[in-house]
Order: sequence, then structure tokens, then C-alpha cells
Amino acid sequence: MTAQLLDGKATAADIRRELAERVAKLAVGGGRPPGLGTVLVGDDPGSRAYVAGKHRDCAQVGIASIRRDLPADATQRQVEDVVDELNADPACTGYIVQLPLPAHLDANAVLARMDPAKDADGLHPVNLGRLVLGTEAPLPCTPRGIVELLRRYEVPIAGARVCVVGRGITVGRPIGLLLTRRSENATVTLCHTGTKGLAWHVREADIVVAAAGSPGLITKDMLRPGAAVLDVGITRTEHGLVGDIHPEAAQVAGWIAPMPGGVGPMTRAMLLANVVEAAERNATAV
Ligand SMILES: Nc1nc(=O)c2c([nH]1)NC[C@@H]1CN(c3ccc(C(=O)N[C@@H](CCC(=O)O)C(=O)O)cc3)C=[N+]21
Repeated sequence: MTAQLLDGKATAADIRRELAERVAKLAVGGGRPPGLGTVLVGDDPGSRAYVAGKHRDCAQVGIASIRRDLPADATQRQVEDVVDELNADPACTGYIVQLPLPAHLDANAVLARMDPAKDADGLHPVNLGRLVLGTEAPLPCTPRGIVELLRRYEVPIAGARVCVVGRGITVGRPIGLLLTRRSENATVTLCHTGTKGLAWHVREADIVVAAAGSPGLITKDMLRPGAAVLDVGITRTEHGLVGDIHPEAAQVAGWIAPMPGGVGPMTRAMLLANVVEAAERNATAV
């Protein structure tokens, strides 16, 4: 038996087509067209590639894009000035600050300075607070992409036992909050570097979300046969990109979202969805 593919690449393409229609409707309504800003500091090749991908996605869906690149030695003040500028720019309806920022910068202070209404990543402290409260907010893109992918392939979520591996702010921490809402109703175990008996926790799970950034961490012997397994890890090695899920896991899993082609493209599609939704909220708010 081999696992069914959770095809993030194809699903993200479907979502982009749906969003392009919604953007066209916004234009008919005479509202302001959505515009996504990106703030990139430094010249990490991975970060550059992601940001370039986001601008290509925008062009495809009809979202304008605004790009602000700063040198690796930019000061806190220079980055915050760009944040202030995008907060004030009416053409920028949503934006992201590409993470990680260089170590000399205070990323939390930068995120907190954003206008929460323009936070396309859902990572502003006010929006993370809303996620805890369960009130309306832009949702973090990767967790939202994972839920959307599971829904479209009809992987049962309600009542499922989910094991999340990794407690990062962009994936591990928020996905537990999302999946335990009443509308999803999963039971979530959050594992991390302090977890004792990781294999035992993973083996209990109907759904495994691997977001640790540890190549090949999840092996086939750890999995419950038939489990849905989503690879969110990306490590750059001399052999190319390597995920957190060992390739042999596909022999045991029921569903697999691979890296590449799984959660990554969904993350990008959800960023676009957050921008379009913010623009729709603006259109009805006037
Ligand atoms: N403020 C902020 N928001 C983010 O959402 C954010 C971030 N910072 N910093 C970095 C991580 C990483 N991330 C990815 C998005 C798409 C792919 C993606 O599309 N991956 C392709 C392959 C990519 C490749 O070939 O390099 C795939 O999995 O098929 C990967 C990684 C968003 N992040």
C-alpha cells in the first residue's frame, strides 16, 4: 500500500483560480484593489526565493505587489520606518515581514509595530491573541493551509488525534490553537525538543504535522498505519531540500503531504487568501 498524495501544488492552483475570481469582483465593486507588500532584510537565498514566489503568485491572481528590500545590516530604525510607510500606504492592503530577520534585529518589535489590519501572516500579537480568543482575524498561513488541504481531501479532522512536532511561532504553536477550535474539534499533542518518547506520541496520531526542521525525523516505524502525514520541515543540504518526514513513511501512511509539493504551496495560497479577505472586509466596511 502506498499513501494517497495530499497534492498541495494542485490544490493551491485551484485556490488561486478561486481567488482571482474574487479579486475581479472586488474591482467591479469599485473598491480599492488588494496590494501585498513584502519586507525582506538581507540576502538569504531561501528568503529571496520565497519572496519572489509570493510576487509571482500575486501577479497571477491580480493582486498588486509592493516590494521593500533592505540590506543585511539594516538598523531596527530602518526596518521600522518601512513598516510605518506600509502602514500608511493606502495601496498596501496587507503585508508580511519575511522571517527570520537577521539576529541583530528585534523581530517581535517589528511585528508589533505593524498595523494588525494589514497583517497578512496573522503573526501580529493582536492577531495571535484573537486566535487564542477565537475571534475574527487573519490566520497564520501555514496552519490555515494545512487545515484547508485536509478539508479538501476529506481527511477526518473532528475527533482526530493530531501530533504536531515543533513549537515554532509560524506553525507548531498556532496550529494547535486552530485545530482545537470547536469548528475543527481535533485533539492535539504538541511535541518539541523536550518531549520524552516522541515515537510513542507520533504512533498514537491519526494526523502527524512535522514542523521541527529536523531532516528525516519521522520514520515509518513511528507511524500508525493509515495516518495522514504532513511534511512542513525544510532543511537545505548539499543534496537539496530535505523534509522532516523520511521518504519510507509513504509505505505506511494513508495520506502524505510531501515536501516539496505539499504544505509549502498551500502556505503561499493562504497568504493570498488573507490579502483578498482583508480587501473584501474593507470593501464592505465603507
Ligand atoms: N513572515 C513569514 N511568513 C511566512 O510564511 C514565512 C516566513 N516569514 N519565512 C519563511 C517561511 C517558509 N515559508 C515557505 C513558504 C512556501 C514554501 C514553498 O512553496 N515550498 C515549495 C518548494 C520551495 C523550494 O523549492 O524552495 C514546496 O514545498 O513545494 C516554502 C516555505 C514561508 N515562510
